[in-house]
Amino acid sequence: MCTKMATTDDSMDDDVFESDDELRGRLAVSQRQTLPKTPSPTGYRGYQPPPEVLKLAENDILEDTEQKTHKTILLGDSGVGKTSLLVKFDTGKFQSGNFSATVGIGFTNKIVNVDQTRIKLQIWDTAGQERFRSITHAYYRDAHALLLLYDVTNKTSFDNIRAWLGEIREYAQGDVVIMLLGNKADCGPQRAIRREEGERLAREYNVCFMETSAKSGQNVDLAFLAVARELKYRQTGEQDQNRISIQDYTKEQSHKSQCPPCGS
Ligand SMILES: Nc1nc2c(ncn2[C@@H]2O[C@H](COP(=O)(O)OP(=O)(O)OP(=O)(O)O)[C@@H](O)[C@H]2O)c(=O)[nH]1
Repeated sequence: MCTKMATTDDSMDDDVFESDDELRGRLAVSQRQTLPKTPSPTGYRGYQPPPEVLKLAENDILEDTEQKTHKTILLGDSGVGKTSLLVKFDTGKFQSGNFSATVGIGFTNKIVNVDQTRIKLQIWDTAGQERFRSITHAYYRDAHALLLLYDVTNKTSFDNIRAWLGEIREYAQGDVVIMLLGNKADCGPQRAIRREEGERLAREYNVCFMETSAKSGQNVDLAFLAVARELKYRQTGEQDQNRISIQDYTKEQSHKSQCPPCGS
C-alpha cells in the first residue's frame, strides 16, 4: 500500500544509544522522562547483523576496528520511507502496514564491499517530523554522507527537498556526499512526481539521484553502494574506474535512475 497512515508512535527505546554513551547523555535521558517505552523500528535491543556481515567482521576484526567509519544519515520528511529503506538494506525485508513515526535517532552499522575494500557505513535513521529537527541538526556536522529522501507519491515531501538542502548547507560539512532518493517508486498510480523532476532537481543542486523502492527493493542496495563508492574514492583520492559503469548499471537496471558525478 502506498497510502501513508498518519498514526504516530511518540516513543523511543533508549536501546539505540547503548553503544554510544555520548548520545545517551545528550538525548535519551530527556526522552525517557517524557515518552513511553516502545522501540523505534530501527532501535531494537535484539539486533543482529545478517550472517554475511558477521562473517566479514569475524574474518578481520582488527582491520574493521581500525577502519574508518563513515557516518551516513537518512533525511527527509516524515513518512517518505527512511526507516523502511534502512530496514530493507539491513534485513532485506519490507514491513508494510501501520506507519509508526521514528522518534529521535538511531543507527545501524553495515559493511559494504567496494572493489575489495570494506567500507564501514554507520547509517543513522532520523525522525522526519519537524519537532525533532533540532535534535537531528546536531548530527549533520560530522556526517560523511546524507541520503535525502522524498516520496514520489507526496508532492509536499518533494517540495520540501529545497528546504532540506538549505538545512544541509547550513549544518553539514561542505564536502558531504549527498544522494537524493525518490522513494516509493513502486507506487505507479499514485505517483505525483515524475522521475525527470527528481533528476532536474538533483542536477540543479549537483547531487546524485536515484529512484528507490523499499518495498520492491529497487535500487536500495545500489544507493548505499554508490554512497560507499564515493566515500571510498574520496578517502583514498584514487580515481574510481567503475564510476561510469555504475551509473550505466543504474540506468539499465531500472530505467528509472540517474547518478551524475557527485560534487563535480
Ligand atoms: N509502497 C511503498 N511504501 C513504502 C515504501 N517505503 C516506505 N513505505 C511505507 O511508508 C510508510 C512510512 O515509512 P517509514 O519508513 O516509517 O517512513 P519514515 O521516513 O521513516 O518516517 P519518520 O520515521 O516519521 O521520519 C510506511 O507505511 C511504509 O510501509 C516504498 O518504497 N513503497
